[in-house]
Amino acid sequence: MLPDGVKLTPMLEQYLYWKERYKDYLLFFRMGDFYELFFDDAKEASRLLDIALTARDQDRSIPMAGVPHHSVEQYLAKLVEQGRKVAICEQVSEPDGKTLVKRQVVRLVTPGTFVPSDGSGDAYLAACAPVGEGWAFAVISLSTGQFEAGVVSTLEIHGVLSAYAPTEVLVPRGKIPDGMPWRWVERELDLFSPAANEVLLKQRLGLSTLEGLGFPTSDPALGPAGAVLRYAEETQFRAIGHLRPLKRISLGRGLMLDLTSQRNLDLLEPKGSSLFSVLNFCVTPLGKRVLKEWILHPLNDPDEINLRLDAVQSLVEDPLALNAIRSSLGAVGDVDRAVSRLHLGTGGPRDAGVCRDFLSALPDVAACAALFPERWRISLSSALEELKVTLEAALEEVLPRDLSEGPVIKQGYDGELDELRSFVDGHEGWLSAFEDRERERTGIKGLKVRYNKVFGYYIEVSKANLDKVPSDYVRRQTLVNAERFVTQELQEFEARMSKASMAVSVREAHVWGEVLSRILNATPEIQSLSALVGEIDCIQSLAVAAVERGYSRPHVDLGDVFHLKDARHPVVEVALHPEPFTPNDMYLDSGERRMILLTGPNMAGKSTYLRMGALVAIMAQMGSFVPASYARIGCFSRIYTRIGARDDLVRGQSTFMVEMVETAQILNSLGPRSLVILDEIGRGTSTDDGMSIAWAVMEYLHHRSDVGVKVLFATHYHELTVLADQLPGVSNWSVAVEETPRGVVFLHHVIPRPADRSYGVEVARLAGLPESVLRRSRELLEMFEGRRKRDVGAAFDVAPGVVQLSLFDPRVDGLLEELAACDPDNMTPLQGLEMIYELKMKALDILRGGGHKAREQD
Ligand SMILES: Nc1ncnc2c1ncn2[C@@H]1O[C@H](COP(=O)(O)OP(=O)(O)OP(=O)(O)O)[C@@H](O)[C@H]1O
Repeated sequence: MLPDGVKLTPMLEQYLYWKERYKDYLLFFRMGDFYELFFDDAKEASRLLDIALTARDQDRSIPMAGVPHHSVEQYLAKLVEQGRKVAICEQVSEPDGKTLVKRQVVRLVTPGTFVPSDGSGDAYLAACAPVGEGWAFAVISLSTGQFEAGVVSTLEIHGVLSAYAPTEVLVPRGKIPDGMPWRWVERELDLFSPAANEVLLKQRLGLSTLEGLGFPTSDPALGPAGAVLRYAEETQFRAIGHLRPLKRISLGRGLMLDLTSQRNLDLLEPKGSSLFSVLNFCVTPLGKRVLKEWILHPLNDPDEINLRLDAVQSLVEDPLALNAIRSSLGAVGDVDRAVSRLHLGTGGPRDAGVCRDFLSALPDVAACAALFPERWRISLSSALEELKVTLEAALEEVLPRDLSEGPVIKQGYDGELDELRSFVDGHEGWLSAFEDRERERTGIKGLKVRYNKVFGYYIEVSKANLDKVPSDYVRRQTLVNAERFVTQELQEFEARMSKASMAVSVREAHVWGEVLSRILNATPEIQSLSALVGEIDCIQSLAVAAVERGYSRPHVDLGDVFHLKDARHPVVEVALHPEPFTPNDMYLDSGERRMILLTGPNMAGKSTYLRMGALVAIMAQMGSFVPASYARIGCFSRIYTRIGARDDLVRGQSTFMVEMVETAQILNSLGPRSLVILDEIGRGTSTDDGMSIAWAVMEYLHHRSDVGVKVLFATHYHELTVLADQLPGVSNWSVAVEETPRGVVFLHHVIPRPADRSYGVEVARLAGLPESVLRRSRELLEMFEGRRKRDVGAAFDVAPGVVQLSLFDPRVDGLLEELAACDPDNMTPLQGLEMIYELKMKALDILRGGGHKAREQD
């Protein structure tokens, strides 16, 4: 609705026409050199972008805000970062000063499809749809053309999507799953049809069948794959020419890390103190992208991992080769993004230059990579070789972003263009001869012939010389100190010039178009080489990290053992430098030592130790050397983490709720070969509740030996150390402290025995709490500890030495006995059914914990 009093001009009508069609979008309406926004869009953009809010009319009834077209990309980036979508409405006819310029929406910018021009972050667009018991999903990155799809169980879909952290997720209308934090876009169900999308995908990928890619006919994954592709095409208003072949993602391949773990372990963030920052010695943006990918998606196949380790090792052992490879990569820019931008129509000559520099650098990179295993050998096909020669011959050394800011095509590449250019250049000579001639004819020494955009060519004469101006001079403009004139000869020259310059532009655009289409045609080949170069860069980065930081090669296998000697936390070690990091050992297997219960005072280094375990495993499985003197790693398939206490205020969840939701997710989705890291479970509630939950979680995990879970469990409830006596797979470890007359000293050294007490009050002393408060705390602590010891002892007195399940509830045994005693042969079907109902009710009762108290009181 328009605000009252707004007069509808044709331009506003045109604006409203497009706004009506793109209601959910901020409409960027091109007006000359600006994109303007009106009404509520203007108010919102002014707030989100911190730009001035003005008005289109004198009554100020039409709010307006605008951004210059040449810097629009940076404003778009800000808006998508804040979750907004933008429709770009361009002028599609030349302004003639008489009729209204035609305008049309030509591009939609959304969080999942935006490709920033500055090389920052790659966005993923995802789609998922329920199929049977599970979910089909797909992801696409418009920055790189990466395109993947698969089918997973309901429990796994969150984890799978987390690994990509998509900025937008498409889902059939009404099917948004509970508890997932993505930015959802609901779409009609038929857009997710595998059969219809299979046809689309075959057509776009240029294949007659998708089976070769691992997708049989009507594979459910094709539903979301088609949905993301369609959405990408709709937003770009064109086919996605740089799409890579669809890749099947199946779980079990690789080490899965969900979003919580990515964050808890500081894998990519915060900048400057993450695993990425510690390992990043990449020279190219391609390498950085691969490094991020390897960190987030480590492998779990020892052969694959060892192949990467072999490559890293070859460089660690050969510093000269390492240097050579780094300098050969120096000229490589972000060719993936350049190719994407050229395909999406947002690129220009500078992007073509990035492709040229990439191809030119390849022979050197290839020579350096010759010492790597076969997989990373580079060879240029003759077609690419030709393209390289063409680009080197055709493109200027330094290239503008836009063709109109030329020159783009080098002298000597195209005969016709050279001829037209020499004509223009020759005329410039004509201009200075004309100036000399006119000076002589008029006797005005200071006469100048100049050009500006508004008046074209003119002759400028100062006021003092006006009496010498000949009669054939026609006055065009009067300035304070001078006047400007034209002559017929000059006007004729101008007409010739503009024709010739136009001819140069047309020819240059034509030649550029040819060069561009050759790059576009070579896209698949460029992309597969860029993937290789990215990996080579990532490998050299891992080699530099290994050398600089003193890492060693891990032994990676499919065994049961996770054994580290003298291990360090890779990030804390760097942060502490030059202070030393105290190395520690760690040992886990899937038998008697499958759970480490780590106790110790606050600040002792428990969290650091736990995270260190996970990080070393991730590093090893991504193919990196590790910060330890020895590491044997039986590959993990999943790492789960529940670390630290934080509120999720946005979703209205308390610290404790977040903690329990994360714990529930872990317990409900445990898979084989898992490493579970639990730091301070139950911290966010009362001590009794917290300890009971922590206890029960430990027991539960202990019983899941079926899936080979290894657990690192840190707690400051040192009372839990008695669990090691009850559960054979649990071993007690603690972080040593030294008590000195002046208080505790943290040794950061992990030792294989339990902590004797929690030292919380001593830590409070270090923090500077007043002595009187500390004294009183000690008194109270003694009282509480005495009580708790009695209570915990009593908990075990209930059922000493009983089978493990009865630790949960002795009624389970009763249920089993009842079941064993029944005699189905002598029951009627109705009796049998009744009995099943009865057993079911009892089982439900036990699982829900109901009636427990009543029975105990009996
Ligand atoms: N092995 C180590 N060598 C040197 N310094 C360490 C080591 N481990 C931890 N630290 C230092 O001790 C600090 C506290 O460690 P951490 O947070 O792991 O303790 P915590 O026992 O988990 O504490 P809390 O129970 O309060 O969470 C770290 O920030 C780090 O600076």
